[in-house]
Amino acid sequence: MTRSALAQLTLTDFRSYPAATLAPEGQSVFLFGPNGAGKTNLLEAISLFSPGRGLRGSALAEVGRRMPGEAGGRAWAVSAIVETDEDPIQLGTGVETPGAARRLVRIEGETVPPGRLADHIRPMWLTPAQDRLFLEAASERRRFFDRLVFAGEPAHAAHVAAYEKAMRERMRLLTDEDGEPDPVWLSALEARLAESGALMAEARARTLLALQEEIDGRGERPFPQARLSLAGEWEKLALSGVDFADIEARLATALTAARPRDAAAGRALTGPHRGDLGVVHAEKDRPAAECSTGEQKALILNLVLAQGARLSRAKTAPNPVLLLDEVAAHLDLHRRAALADEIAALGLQAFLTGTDESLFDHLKGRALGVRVDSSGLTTLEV
Ligand SMILES: Nc1ncnc2c1ncn2[C@@H]1O[C@H](COP(=O)(O)OP(=O)(O)OP(=O)(O)O)[C@@H](O)[C@H]1O
Repeated sequence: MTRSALAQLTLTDFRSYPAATLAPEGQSVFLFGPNGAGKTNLLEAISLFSPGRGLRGSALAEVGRRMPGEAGGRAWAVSAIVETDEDPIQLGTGVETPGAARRLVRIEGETVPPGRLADHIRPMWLTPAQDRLFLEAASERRRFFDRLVFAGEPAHAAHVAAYEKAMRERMRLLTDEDGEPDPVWLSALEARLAESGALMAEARARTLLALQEEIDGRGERPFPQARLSLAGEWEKLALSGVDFADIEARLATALTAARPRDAAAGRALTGPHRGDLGVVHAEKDRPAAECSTGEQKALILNLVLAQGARLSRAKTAPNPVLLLDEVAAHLDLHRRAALADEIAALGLQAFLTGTDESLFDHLKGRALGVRVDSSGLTTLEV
């Protein structure tokens, strides 16, 4: 494993913080304090050290600090020092002008593509927004699962982005009212879709098999065991061992055949953007959607922990950083203790939030406690 952990986090004009510094020095951290104090804002800041919109999925303009009555957010910055086996690395992200369309990412002061962050830090998160994951549309589960895939295989993010871009362009052509679309252009887009789509399906299938193996291999734990499946046609091909070139060719053929149907529907009806993640509570033999709220949360947590465990053993990847927003409150005492033990046993760096300090009793002595309230961040004496 490549050792990496967050040593320091600094926020400037980010959400509710004019300026704040948190210094975990590589340890796990539990953040507690009243509603609205700014605990999730800190987790969100860390989540922005991955490509995309972070754990709230917010637009850039929303995260810059805004006083009541101010229309737009200010320019903002988040910086971090990551400890590694060698020298510490300085990461930064933010916007230099209010209303900027893109956030800049810097590593050691040099502007780089956001994908490069995965060389140094891999945030994974679980938030209250995922409480309804099994009751919502497939797109939410796909997004959640894709983030687990990214954490292990950062190239997956680029494949998903390339796929979505080509899919939008193809639909624009197919629904263009000014005459017949150019078939050469359509074929070129479909070739791009087939390539990135087959790569996506394969990465999802690889991750699913690895997660299932991890979950099965760690049997006796107080988190409900899960049986995982992928419902999409293309992922199923990948799971059944069909090779990449074959999936790519079949997807290209299916897309070409689907042109009239897709044009009439106004959306693409086949492809890995239609896939879904299935989760069954193994002991109860019940789909997750039929489980209790606490059981559903524990099932999702088990998936995130399984991916965290895999990545913490990976030889070439940086360690994952787990962001667990209001997770402890959903767990009974037994599972809270187990979560604390698991984080410690896996050597994972986790950031947890909750309103009450007592939710984190099991982490005391093993993680840094930080009170978040109107006077700012106060680190508990050990
Ligand atoms: N752009 C912004 N500028 C200034 N303040 C903001 C901005 N965005 C959010 N806030 C403020 O941040 C606070 C929310 O912080 P956060 O969600 O981190 O709270 P929390 O401690 O996690 O609370 P809870 O326990 O309720 O989940 C709110 O008071 C909100 O008004």
